[in-house]
Amino acid sequence: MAEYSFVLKKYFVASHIHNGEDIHGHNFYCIGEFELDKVEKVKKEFDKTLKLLDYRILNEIDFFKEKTPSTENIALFIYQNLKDKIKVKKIEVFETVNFSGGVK
Ligand SMILES: Nc1nc2c(c(=O)[nH]1)N=C([C@H](O)[C@H](O)COP(=O)(O)OP(=O)(O)OP(=O)(O)O)CN2
Repeated sequence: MAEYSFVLKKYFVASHIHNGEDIHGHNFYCIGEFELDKVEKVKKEFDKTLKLLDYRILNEIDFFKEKTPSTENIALFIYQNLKDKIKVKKIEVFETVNFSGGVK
């Protein structure tokens, strides 16, 4: 049976230390897929969550003191921040055009 969903996409800028590399920044790109809901409400919550990461050194955020700020853990942070407010199907975070990690 067909299932409706919709997708939001947004950039955020942040730096991180992970994978044995020195601190470096990225224009991260996040794609969120959501179950049908009021689009304005989902946009508001998605923007609010990504603002928690924008212009931050990710390793300084409490969540990333326990988990390295890899793409899949950044996606997990976004997912966990949203899941009690809106119905999230999938979060994918791109670090470069060729590489992303996600959760669903
Ligand atoms: N479990 C994870 N492992 C790795 C992650 C990650 O997010 N989770 N990330 C990386 C790299 O930072 C990521 O692969 C980007 O690598 P980079 O060489 O900077 O960029 P590209 O892959 O786009 O470059 P190519 O030239 O296409 O290889 C590693 N491990």
